[in-house]
Formats: sequence, structure tokens, C-alpha cells
Amino acid sequence: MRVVTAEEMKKLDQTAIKEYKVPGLVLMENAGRQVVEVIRKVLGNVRGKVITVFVGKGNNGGDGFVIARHLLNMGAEVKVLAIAELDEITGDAATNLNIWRKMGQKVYSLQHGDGINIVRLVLMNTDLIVDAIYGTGFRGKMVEKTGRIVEVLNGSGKPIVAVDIPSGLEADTGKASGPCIQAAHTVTFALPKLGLILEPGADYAGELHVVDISIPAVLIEKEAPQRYLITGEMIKEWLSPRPSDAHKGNFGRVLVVAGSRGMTGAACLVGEAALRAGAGLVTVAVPESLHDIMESKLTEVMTVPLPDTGKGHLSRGARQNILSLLDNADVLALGPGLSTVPEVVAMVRELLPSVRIPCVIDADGLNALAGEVEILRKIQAPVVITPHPGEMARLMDVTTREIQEDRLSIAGKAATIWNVVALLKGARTVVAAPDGAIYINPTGNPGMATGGSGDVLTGVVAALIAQGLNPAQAASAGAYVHGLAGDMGARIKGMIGLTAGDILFNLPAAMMNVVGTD
Ligand SMILES: NC(=O)C1=CN([C@@H]2O[C@H](COP(=O)(O)OP(=O)(O)OC[C@H]3O[C@@H](n4cnc5c(N)ncnc54)[C@H](O)[C@@H]3O)[C@@H](O)[C@H]2O)[C@@H](O)CC1
Ligand SMILES: [K+]
Repeated sequence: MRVVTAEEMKKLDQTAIKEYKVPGLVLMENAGRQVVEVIRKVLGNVRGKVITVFVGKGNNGGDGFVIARHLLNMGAEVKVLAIAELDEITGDAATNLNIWRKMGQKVYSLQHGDGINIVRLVLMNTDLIVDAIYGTGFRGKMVEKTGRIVEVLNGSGKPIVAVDIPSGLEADTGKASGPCIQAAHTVTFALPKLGLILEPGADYAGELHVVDISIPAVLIEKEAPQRYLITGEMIKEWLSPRPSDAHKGNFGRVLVVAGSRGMTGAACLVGEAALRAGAGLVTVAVPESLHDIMESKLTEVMTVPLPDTGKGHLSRGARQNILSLLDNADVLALGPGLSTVPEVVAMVRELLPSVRIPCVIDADGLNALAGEVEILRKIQAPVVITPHPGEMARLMDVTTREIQEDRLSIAGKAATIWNVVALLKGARTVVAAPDGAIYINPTGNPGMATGGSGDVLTGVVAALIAQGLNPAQAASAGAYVHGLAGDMGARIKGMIGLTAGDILFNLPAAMMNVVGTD
């Protein structure tokens, strides 16, 4: 599903109206009706329920009048309070205000006198609040009095349904620079706005409902930007069902190069995750002195010893062995737990320009490239990098804070400059492809910030490439399934006790949740 900024949505609305001749009033009517449908689900029956609609002066307020009208027609008791002078309301919003008035209904403006006390009084006898104060037209911070009203609404304990976006939230950043509606549900029109997906916006939005308002699908297909929210349906389309006569050769061979003394667990997690995510054959290659330990740790995953420095790290000479192993592999997963000793760094830097199969580079594989990041451009095959913000900061030679400030642009920049798929981990993992497409992952939870979690992700992404997904799809699907496995784990164990092993354990169930039993 595409994700848009306020400006992009406005352009789609305008094109629908001007070029496709869908009247603005029809869009507004559809928008209001769809919110009413969600309210009916939340309340069960609306007849006899008391619903208070807060409207602003813009089109978001216009939606509010449509909502009020339909709820009234359905037998609810509806009050409309305006955070605007009524003569400021124009266009389609004014048309709907006038219908409301013609129906003999009033609108109370809160602009004069003691608005706050009126709000408190009205809320005492309200079952549900509709927030139609500000939508995508909101910028900056609301005036103090409106801010106080918003705080009273939030503190009322009544469920709030936000229209399009919670008032006070910036549609493009997901940030709120002042008071902001804390919604139980947000009903957003046509496409999710970026700010509803990014944190903390996603928290303010509560449960998100994306509803159709008759923006032509062909227009969205043609003009909405290549920025996507990753969904289970998308992944199901990418991952074709397994033929009944399938054999392990159909699902690809993953070579994992990972681990060093003290970090054999990383290599195990990558290998086991690759297998659990559906790769046909998985081989884990580790420094020779660790090989026997790996053989006893792993059952279904094959192991290969590589030249060792004698201290449990790969030696520079391991490069040649790895290149030979690549002849029998479809994808290389490189990096977790390799360590950053100089021999390993040199080996990784010398190896990568000779790799001719898709590779997933993570952790110490990326650390080895800090300062020599142009090596990424020399790899003659598709590459996925999976840095956490600290690793990305080292690669870009900036601070982690700078990375976190604008995660989407940073990932996009990395992808185009280095010609890789860049998967930037963290709350709302972002996947950026070199062609400019951006994918945002909605799954996962803070409990997944635990050692080894990233190793599992590396294995999953590699396994999905092995099964035929393109690197951007594999990275996106990998982030989604990995996050979902973490969410399932957290439901049983809680976030505090969640480990990478729990994520691994839940991978098959997460995969099944997305693609069914195929
Ligand atoms: N034809 C369309 O464009 C459609 C628009 N729709 C609705 O219209 C909304 C967008 O409408 P608008 O563009 O009129 O904008 P809004 O209804 O979001 O209202 C913004 C109004 O508040 C003002 N404002 C902005 N920042 C403010 C601040 N910090 N403090 C006080 N006032 C501030 C703006 O000047 C504007 O008048 C959407 O979110 C959606 O709910 C829907 O009805 C569907 C069709
Ligand atoms: K709103």
C-alpha cells in the first residue's frame, strides 16, 4: 500500500476533482460516510448514543459535518462544537455546514467566552468524540486555547475517532510540536499519510483504518510515489506457493559467512533463521577452530571450516575458500559476529569486489567497510545492507542522531549512492531500493532490541532472496516477517524477556500468518 505526504495527497485529491471530474463534495461525502462506518463498528449501534463532533474551519471540519448528519439520521444524539468562527468556513465544508443547519441543527462556536468549561460539560454526557478539527492542512502548533481543549478531550477517557489524522499531528513527520489528539481510531482517506506510520504518529493514531473515498485507483497507480507500507498481502503476492513436486533445490542455497570466537551464536542464528525462512540448503562457514562447536550446535544446517588466524577469527586467506564456496550458492549472508580484527576487515574488503551472487551484508561485514564504503559499488551483484542506526552512522561518517532525524531520506540516499538495497533497522524499519522505492515496515516492538535479533533478520532476508524474491522485496518481506515473529514472541513472553531465540522460534508461525500453509 502506498504512503503519502500531505502535499502528495492534496495533489491526488485535486487531480481527482479537476481531471477525473469526481466532485469534491462526493469525496467529502464518502470520507464522512466511511468514518461513520468505523464509528458504528466501535459503538455497535449508534441509536441513542451521544456523539460530540469537534470541527475546525477547513475541509477536515467539512468531513465532520457529513459525519454529524449521518449519525443524526441514524438516531444518534449529535452535538457539533466548532473551533472556528462559522463565517470562516467556506467551500464544500460550508455546503455541509448549511445542510446541517437546514436540518434544524446548531453548531456551537468555542471561539468566544469560556470554551473549556463548555467542553467539559458536554463531555460528561458523551459516548464518543469525533476529532474533525485539523487534517492534512495543519502546520506547526495550535494556539494555546485549542491546545487546552485537546488536552481536555484526551483526558476525558472517552474514545476519540480522528478524521484523517489526529489534530495536532504533522502529516509528513509523525511528530507533534504541541498538544495532539490521542485517538483510539484514526480513519484516513485513500492512502495512509506518512505521519500515521512513523513514530510517534502511529501511537497518536491508535488503530488505523484506511478507507476508500473514490480517488480513482488508476490515478493512485500512476501518480502516487513509490513509497509503500509493507503489508502481508504484498508479501503473499511476492512469494509464490510451493509446487507440490518441489525439492530443496527449488528454494535456493544460502552460504553464511559469520562468527568468531565468543560469537558462534551469531553464525548459528543466521543459519537457522535462513532455514526457518524457507531456504532449501544452508551452509555456515566459520573459522576452523570453531568448526567442531558449530557442528554440535547445528543439525539441519551444514558447516564448513575456513582458514583461521589461530585465534578464532577468519584469516585473510579465507577469501579464496569463500569464493570457491560461492560457486555452489545462490546468495551470500556475510558479517554477523565476524569481529573487527584487522585480518577480518582486510579479508572482507578484498572479498566483496569478487562476489558475483546477491549478498546480504550485516554487522561486522558493514563495520569492515567503514571508511571504504565505495567498495559496495564495486560488487558485481545485487546487495542488501542491513545496518542499525549506529552502523549506518559509521558508514556515512555522521552521528547516529543525524541518521535518526530523517531515516527515510538517509536510507534513500544510501541506496542510490551505493547502489544497494538499504535496510535501516530501528522502530519502523525502512527499506530503500536503488530505483528510489521506499518501503516502511509496521511490525516489530522494542523488545526486539536484543542481541542476535539482527542476525535472525540477516538469515531471513538471505533465505527470501534464495527463494526468488528480488533484493528489495526480500528485505521488505524479511523485515515484516521478522517483526511479526517478534510481536508473536512478545505476546507470549513479554518484551522484557524476549530473546533472538524467541524470534527464531516464531518465524515459521509468522511466515504462515503471511502466506498461509503453502
Ligand atoms: N477535496 C479534498 O481535498 C478533500 C479533503 N478532505 C479533508 O480535508 C482535509 C484537508 O483540508 P484542508 O486543506 O482544508 O485543511 P484542514 O481541514 O486540515 O484545516 C486546516 C485549516 O487550519 C488552518 N491551520 C493550519 N495550521 C494551523 C495551526 N497551527 N493553527 C490553527 N490553524 C491552522 C489552515 O489554514 C486551514 O484553514 C483532509 O485532512 C481531509 O480530512 C476530505 O474531505 C476528502 C476530500
Ligand atoms: K482530525
